[in-house]
Amino acid sequence: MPLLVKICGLSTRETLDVALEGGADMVGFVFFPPSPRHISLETARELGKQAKGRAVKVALTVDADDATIENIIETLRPDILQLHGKETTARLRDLKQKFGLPLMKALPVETSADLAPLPGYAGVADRILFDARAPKDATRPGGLGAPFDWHVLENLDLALPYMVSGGLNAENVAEAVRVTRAGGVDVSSGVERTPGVKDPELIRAFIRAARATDSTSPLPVHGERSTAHRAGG
Ligand SMILES: O=C(O)c1ccccc1NCC(=O)[C@H](O)[C@H](O)COP(=O)(O)O
Repeated sequence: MPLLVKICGLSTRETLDVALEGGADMVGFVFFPPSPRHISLETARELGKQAKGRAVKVALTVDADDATIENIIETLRPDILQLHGKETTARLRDLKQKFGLPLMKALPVETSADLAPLPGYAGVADRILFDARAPKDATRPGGLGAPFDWHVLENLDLALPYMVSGGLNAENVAEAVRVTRAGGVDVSSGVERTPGVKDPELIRAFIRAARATDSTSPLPVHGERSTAHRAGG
Protein backbone atom coordinates (compact mmCIF):
# COMPACT_ATOMS: atom_id res chain seq x y z
CA MET A 1 0.00 0.00 0.00
CA PRO A 2 1.29 3.48 -0.80
CA LEU A 3 2.94 5.57 1.85
CA LEU A 4 0.84 8.47 3.12
CA VAL A 5 2.58 11.78 2.62
CA LYS A 6 1.63 14.80 4.69
CA ILE A 7 2.92 18.29 4.09
CA CYS A 8 2.37 20.34 7.23
CA GLY A 9 2.37 24.04 7.99
CA LEU A 10 1.00 25.25 4.66
CA SER A 11 -0.13 28.85 4.78
CA THR A 12 -0.40 30.20 1.23
CA ARG A 13 -2.54 29.36 -1.79
CA GLU A 14 0.57 28.90 -3.94
CA THR A 15 2.38 26.39 -1.77
CA LEU A 16 -0.84 24.53 -0.96
CA ASP A 17 -1.35 24.12 -4.68
CA VAL A 18 2.17 22.75 -5.11
CA ALA A 19 1.52 20.18 -2.37
CA LEU A 20 -1.84 19.20 -3.89
CA GLU A 21 -0.52 19.05 -7.44
CA GLY A 22 2.48 17.09 -6.22
CA GLY A 23 0.16 14.45 -4.83
CA ALA A 24 0.29 15.00 -1.07
CA ASP A 25 -2.26 12.77 0.67
CA MET A 26 -2.62 15.08 3.63
CA VAL A 27 -2.15 18.80 4.04
CA GLY A 28 -1.65 20.27 7.51
CA PHE A 29 -2.60 23.68 8.82
CA VAL A 30 -1.17 25.03 12.06
CA PHE A 31 -3.35 26.84 14.58
CA PHE A 32 -0.86 27.84 17.23
CA PRO A 33 -0.16 31.59 17.44
CA PRO A 34 3.52 31.34 18.51
CA SER A 35 4.29 29.31 15.38
CA PRO A 36 5.63 30.95 12.20
CA ARG A 37 3.12 28.72 10.36
CA HIS A 38 0.04 29.82 12.30
CA ILE A 39 -2.86 30.78 10.06
CA SER A 40 -5.86 32.96 10.79
CA LEU A 41 -9.42 31.67 10.53
CA GLU A 42 -9.88 33.80 7.44
CA THR A 43 -6.95 32.09 5.74
CA ALA A 44 -8.20 28.73 7.00
CA ARG A 45 -11.51 29.26 5.25
CA GLU A 46 -9.80 30.10 1.96
CA LEU A 47 -7.25 27.25 2.09
CA GLY A 48 -9.90 24.83 3.30
CA LYS A 49 -11.98 25.45 0.19
CA GLN A 50 -8.93 25.09 -2.02
CA ALA A 51 -7.96 21.70 -0.57
CA LYS A 52 -11.47 20.27 -0.32
CA GLY A 53 -11.70 16.84 -1.92
CA ARG A 54 -8.09 16.94 -3.10
CA ALA A 55 -6.33 15.78 0.06
CA VAL A 56 -7.11 15.08 3.69
CA LYS A 57 -7.20 18.38 5.56
CA VAL A 58 -5.48 18.22 8.93
CA ALA A 59 -5.99 20.87 11.60
CA LEU A 60 -3.06 21.01 14.00
CA THR A 61 -3.72 22.42 17.46
CA VAL A 62 -1.85 22.46 20.76
CA ASP A 63 -4.01 22.00 23.87
CA ALA A 64 -6.71 24.10 22.24
CA ASP A 65 -10.01 24.74 23.99
CA ASP A 66 -13.40 23.76 22.58
CA ALA A 67 -14.24 27.22 21.25
CA THR A 68 -10.99 27.41 19.29
CA ILE A 69 -11.54 23.96 17.81
CA GLU A 70 -15.11 24.80 16.96
CA ASN A 71 -13.98 27.89 15.01
CA ILE A 72 -11.35 25.88 13.17
CA ILE A 73 -13.89 23.23 12.22
CA GLU A 74 -16.33 25.86 11.05
CA THR A 75 -13.78 27.57 8.79
CA LEU A 76 -11.24 24.99 7.60
CA ARG A 77 -13.65 22.02 7.62
CA PRO A 78 -10.85 19.61 8.51
CA ASP A 79 -11.05 15.86 7.96
CA ILE A 80 -8.92 15.11 10.98
CA LEU A 81 -7.61 16.86 14.08
CA GLN A 82 -3.91 16.62 14.92
CA LEU A 83 -3.36 17.09 18.64
CA HIS A 84 0.16 18.25 19.25
CA GLY A 85 0.06 19.23 22.90
CA LYS A 86 -0.31 17.41 26.19
CA GLU A 87 -3.87 16.28 25.48
CA THR A 88 -4.81 13.34 27.73
CA THR A 89 -6.75 10.26 26.69
CA ALA A 90 -9.74 11.74 28.53
CA ARG A 91 -9.47 14.90 26.43
CA LEU A 92 -9.31 12.82 23.26
CA ARG A 93 -12.46 11.00 24.28
CA ASP A 94 -14.12 14.32 25.01
CA LEU A 95 -13.09 15.77 21.63
CA LYS A 96 -14.28 12.71 19.80
CA GLN A 97 -17.64 12.90 21.46
CA LYS A 98 -18.01 16.65 20.89
CA PHE A 99 -16.74 16.95 17.33
CA GLY A 100 -16.87 13.44 15.90
CA LEU A 101 -13.70 13.86 13.84
CA PRO A 102 -10.85 11.35 13.54
CA LEU A 103 -7.96 12.19 15.86
CA MET A 104 -4.25 11.95 15.25
CA LYS A 105 -2.30 12.21 18.50
CA ALA A 106 1.27 13.43 18.23
CA LEU A 107 3.59 11.66 20.62
CA PRO A 108 6.95 13.26 21.39
CA VAL A 109 9.78 10.75 21.17
CA GLU A 110 13.32 10.80 22.43
CA THR A 111 13.79 7.38 24.06
CA SER A 112 11.77 4.17 24.24
CA ALA A 113 10.35 5.36 27.58
CA ASP A 114 8.33 7.87 25.56
CA LEU A 115 6.30 5.02 24.10
CA ALA A 116 4.74 4.23 27.50
CA PRO A 117 1.53 6.26 26.91
CA LEU A 118 0.83 4.40 23.66
CA PRO A 119 -1.62 1.77 24.96
CA GLY A 120 -3.83 4.49 26.44
CA TYR A 121 -3.90 6.55 23.26
CA ALA A 122 -4.34 3.46 21.09
CA GLY A 123 -7.78 3.02 22.64
CA VAL A 124 -9.08 6.38 21.51
CA ALA A 125 -6.87 7.94 18.81
CA ASP A 126 -7.35 6.99 15.17
CA ARG A 127 -3.68 7.27 14.40
CA ILE A 128 -0.44 8.22 16.06
CA LEU A 129 2.17 10.67 14.85
CA PHE A 130 5.61 10.03 16.28
CA ASP A 131 7.46 13.33 16.37
CA ALA A 132 10.79 14.41 17.83
CA ARG A 133 10.51 15.59 21.43
CA ALA A 134 11.09 19.34 21.50
CA PRO A 135 13.78 20.76 23.79
CA LYS A 136 12.45 22.13 27.10
CA ASP A 137 13.08 25.73 26.09
CA ALA A 138 11.45 25.42 22.65
CA THR A 139 8.73 27.93 21.76
CA ARG A 140 6.62 25.20 20.16
CA PRO A 141 6.29 21.43 20.62
CA GLY A 142 6.89 20.54 16.96
CA GLY A 143 7.89 21.80 13.56
CA LEU A 144 11.49 22.28 14.68
CA GLY A 145 13.23 20.36 11.94
CA ALA A 146 14.98 17.98 14.33
CA PRO A 147 14.81 14.19 13.95
CA PHE A 148 14.62 11.63 16.73
CA ASP A 149 16.33 8.25 16.88
CA TRP A 150 14.09 6.23 14.54
CA HIS A 151 15.44 2.99 16.02
CA VAL A 152 13.24 3.66 19.05
CA LEU A 153 10.35 2.51 16.81
CA GLU A 154 12.21 -0.42 15.31
CA ASN A 155 10.38 -3.13 17.26
CA LEU A 156 7.11 -1.32 17.63
CA ASP A 157 4.03 -3.47 17.30
CA LEU A 158 1.10 -1.09 17.11
CA ALA A 159 -2.32 -2.03 15.78
CA LEU A 160 -3.06 1.62 15.05
CA PRO A 161 -1.89 3.39 11.88
CA TYR A 162 1.10 5.60 12.54
CA MET A 163 3.17 8.24 10.86
CA VAL A 164 6.63 9.55 11.58
CA SER A 165 7.87 13.13 11.56
CA GLY A 166 10.60 15.37 12.87
CA GLY A 167 13.46 16.63 10.73
CA LEU A 168 12.46 14.68 7.64
CA ASN A 169 13.59 15.80 4.21
CA ALA A 170 13.99 14.38 0.72
CA GLU A 171 17.37 12.90 1.65
CA ASN A 172 16.44 11.01 4.81
CA VAL A 173 12.78 10.07 4.33
CA ALA A 174 13.53 6.67 2.77
CA GLU A 175 15.73 5.67 5.69
CA ALA A 176 13.12 6.87 8.20
CA VAL A 177 10.48 4.67 6.55
CA ARG A 178 12.84 1.71 6.30
CA VAL A 179 13.69 1.83 10.02
CA THR A 180 10.27 2.70 11.43
CA ARG A 181 8.02 0.88 8.92
CA ALA A 182 5.65 3.82 9.30
CA GLY A 183 2.65 4.01 7.03
CA GLY A 184 3.03 7.73 6.60
CA VAL A 185 5.49 10.60 6.78
CA ASP A 186 4.98 14.19 7.80
CA VAL A 187 7.22 17.13 7.02
CA SER A 188 7.31 20.85 7.60
CA SER A 189 10.79 22.36 8.09
CA GLY A 190 12.37 20.05 5.51
CA VAL A 191 10.34 21.69 2.74
CA GLU A 192 11.01 25.27 3.81
CA ARG A 193 13.53 27.99 2.97
CA THR A 194 13.18 29.58 6.39
CA PRO A 195 10.76 28.75 9.22
CA GLY A 196 7.25 29.23 7.87
CA VAL A 197 8.27 29.83 4.26
CA LYS A 198 7.61 26.77 2.13
CA ASP A 199 9.72 26.10 -0.94
CA PRO A 200 7.87 24.64 -3.97
CA GLU A 201 10.89 22.69 -5.22
CA LEU A 202 11.54 21.18 -1.79
CA ILE A 203 7.88 20.16 -1.51
CA ARG A 204 8.03 18.41 -4.89
CA ALA A 205 11.35 16.76 -4.08
CA PHE A 206 10.05 15.48 -0.74
CA ILE A 207 6.92 13.97 -2.25
CA ARG A 208 8.98 12.33 -5.00
CA ALA A 209 11.45 10.89 -2.50
CA ALA A 210 8.66 9.61 -0.25
CA ARG A 211 6.84 8.06 -3.21
CA ALA A 212 10.04 6.33 -4.30
CA THR A 213 10.00 4.33 -1.06
CA ASP A 214 6.82 2.63 -2.26
CA SER A 215 8.74 0.71 -4.86
CA THR A 216 11.90 0.13 -2.85
CA SER A 217 10.63 -0.99 0.57
CA PRO A 218 10.89 -4.76 0.89
CA LEU A 219 9.35 -4.70 4.38
CA PRO A 220 5.73 -4.88 5.42
CA VAL A 221 4.48 -1.56 6.65
CA HIS A 222 2.67 -1.19 9.92
CA GLY A 223 0.95 2.13 9.44
CA GLU A 224 -2.14 2.39 7.31
CA ARG A 225 -1.39 3.32 3.71
CA SER A 226 -4.63 3.37 1.86
CA THR A 227 -7.86 5.31 1.98
CA ALA A 228 -6.72 8.58 3.52
CA HIS A 229 -8.49 10.75 0.97
CA ARG A 230 -11.82 9.21 1.74
CA ALA A 231 -11.59 8.44 5.43
CA GLY A 232 -9.28 11.04 6.81
CA GLY A 233 -8.66 8.93 9.81
O1 LIG B 1 4.89 23.58 12.71
C1 LIG B 1 4.76 24.17 13.78
O2 LIG B 1 5.12 25.33 13.92
C2 LIG B 1 4.17 23.45 14.95
C3 LIG B 1 3.80 24.19 16.05
C4 LIG B 1 3.26 23.54 17.15
C5 LIG B 1 3.12 22.18 17.15
C6 LIG B 1 3.50 21.44 16.05
C7 LIG B 1 4.03 22.07 14.94
N1 LIG B 1 4.41 21.36 13.84
C8 LIG B 1 4.28 19.98 13.72
C9 LIG B 1 4.58 19.55 12.34
O3 LIG B 1 4.63 20.29 11.42
C10 LIG B 1 4.82 18.16 12.06
O4 LIG B 1 3.74 17.42 12.52
C11 LIG B 1 6.14 17.67 12.59
O5 LIG B 1 6.43 18.19 13.85
C12 LIG B 1 7.25 17.88 11.61
O6 LIG B 1 7.93 19.04 11.77
P1 LIG B 1 9.36 19.26 11.11
O7 LIG B 1 10.40 18.67 12.00
O8 LIG B 1 9.46 20.72 11.03
O9 LIG B 1 9.35 18.63 9.75
